[in-house]
Amino acid sequence: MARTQTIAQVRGLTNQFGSHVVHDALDLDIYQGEILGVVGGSGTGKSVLLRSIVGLQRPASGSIHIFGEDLLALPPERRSHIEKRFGVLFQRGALFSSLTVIENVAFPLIEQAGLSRADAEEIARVKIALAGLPPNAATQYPSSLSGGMVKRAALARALALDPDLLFLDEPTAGLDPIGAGAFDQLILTLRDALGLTVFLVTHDLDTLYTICDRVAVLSRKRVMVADKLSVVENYDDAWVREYFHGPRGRSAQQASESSRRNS
Ligand SMILES: Nc1ncnc2c1ncn2[C@@H]1O[C@H](COP(=O)(O)OP(=O)(O)OP(=O)(O)O)[C@@H](O)[C@H]1O
Repeated sequence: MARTQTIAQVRGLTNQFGSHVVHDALDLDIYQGEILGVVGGSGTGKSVLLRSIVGLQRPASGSIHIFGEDLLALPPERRSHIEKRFGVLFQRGALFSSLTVIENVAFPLIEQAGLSRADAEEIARVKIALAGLPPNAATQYPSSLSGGMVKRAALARALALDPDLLFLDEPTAGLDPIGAGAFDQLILTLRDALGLTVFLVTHDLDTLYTICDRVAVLSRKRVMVADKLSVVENYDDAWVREYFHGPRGRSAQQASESSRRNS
């Protein structure tokens, strides 16, 4: 995979809530076509970073360039034009509970793209299939779906507007290992088929080992290292050692090596 083209460039990003500084002059690049895993201890600001990039959290300072545009300097209508190229899957799915799956997926197509309900629902059916849901899931409400199906429905909605850049906040959290593995494979397949770039916040070591091209570690209010997993797992830092070389890290690594051998 060519890694040279940078699709997003975050520079000097500072986020704070009152006196609590979450990010202090953080830098990060996202490369075209990659799956970038973002990890770090709890509270290191992974979700806040995602929210800043997608425009839900206004940083105190810094710049965010995406597709060559300086997002924080753009007038709102230009910015929302760029944001239409983002798909976002939030941590808990964030579907509207009073709408069926197809209504949820059609929602951005009607509200943001201005499509008629009939056209929006036709496209929504394609996205529902892309996300690996059976057609009969379309008319169900989120409350009647399993955790894995809710994630897939939320993914279908994130794909509604044909995004170039997909943001996923802990997509496999709460899924059993088989469901999580299947979801990881779905992300990989979609990235390859649709040419997406993926920014993925996760705690899931299996996800890092099976689908991420690079891993960024947040620590001490910055991106401490962002590189291939083989480089990051050997980075000299106490959290990195504990995370990657503790029992869970070792078993994820072994599982990934054995699946590579068997494939
Ligand atoms: N809207 C907010 N108001 C005040 N503080 C906030 C807000 N959003 C996040 N924070 C704080 O910012 C810090 C970073 O939060 P964030 O959710 O980004 O962490 P995280 O790395 O994603 O954590 P986790 O892995 O536990 O999900 C936390 O201390 C959190 O309490």
